[in-house]
Amino acid sequence: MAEVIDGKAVAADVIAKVTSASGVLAASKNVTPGLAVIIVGEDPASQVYVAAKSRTAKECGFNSLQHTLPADVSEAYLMDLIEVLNLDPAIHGILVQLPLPGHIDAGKVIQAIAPEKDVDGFHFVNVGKLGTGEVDTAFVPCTPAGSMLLIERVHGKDLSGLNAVVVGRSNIVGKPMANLLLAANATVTVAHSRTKNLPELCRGADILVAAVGRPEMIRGEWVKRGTTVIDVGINRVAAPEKGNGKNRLIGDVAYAEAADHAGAITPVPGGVGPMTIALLMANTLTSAYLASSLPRPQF
Ligand SMILES: Nc1nc2c(c(=O)[nH]1)N[C@@H](CN(C=O)c1ccc(C(=O)N[C@@H](CCC(=O)O)C(=O)O)cc1)CN2
Repeated sequence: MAEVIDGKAVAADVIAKVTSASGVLAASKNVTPGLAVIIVGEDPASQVYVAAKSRTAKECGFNSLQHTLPADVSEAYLMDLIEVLNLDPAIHGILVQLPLPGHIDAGKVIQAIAPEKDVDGFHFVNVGKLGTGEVDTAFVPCTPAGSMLLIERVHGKDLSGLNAVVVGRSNIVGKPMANLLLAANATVTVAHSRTKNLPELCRGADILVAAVGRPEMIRGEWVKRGTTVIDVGINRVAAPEKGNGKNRLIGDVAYAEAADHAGAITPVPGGVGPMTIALLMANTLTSAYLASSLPRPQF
């Protein structure tokens, strides 16, 4: 049976380090990290995530400002707000919760954020740094950065000689994840919906990252004995056993089957999800350190 990788515990560890480093910044430079979170509309899952971000930011000793905008807000209004936040020296991190309503061009909005405040790591400057191996000077997207810390707990920092398969090629997870694994010397394959012989490909993985957004798509027999399985999927499905209208979260991996084969596996919930929030705090703190001419803290 696989070791269960406790994302909640590792996230708590990161948050404790961020809180302590935030105290050092306040004492030495009289600076409080400022995080601005923008949410557009009333998507229930986004509301849960944004509330968790604001709550955790406060726990870390940050100033947390939430901008809640109506679903029909204009793109121009959002762009103006980002410009104001870009110019505000008390704000070190700006985050626009995704997804955005269809009438807003998310790409354009993300590129309007100043790269040095882009704590989501989605701006072309940060994407380019990561893609060219400049990991130490980039803001790295929070979910893949958190997943790497979980992988590090199992394999250490150097993944030389290990085959990693990333299933999914999104800009938020799949592509940055592949770049991080490459930067750690893994041999990386990125698979997606058009990939042939996916089960066979997955069976070659020492590290298997599932980020497809399809509930339980990765089956137990796709997992080689001893593989480390990182499940990034968060899928809400009906749970009639819990009562009428209730639901539950499941990953992109069929957990019980995969746990029989894997060496280590992340659960859903309680695996990668909490790491996303923790790494957002780490990125915001890093931004505040850099703005105060201090070296990047390490996590
Ligand atoms: N601007 C961004 N938008 C979105 C991102 C992102 O990184 N930046 N990622 C996702 C959602 N997300 C953060 O925003 C996120 C998802 C899940 C969790 C989490 O802690 N999940 C828990 C379960 C929580 C629940 O009950 O729903 C877990 O897996 O244990 C945190 C953040 C899309 N948008």
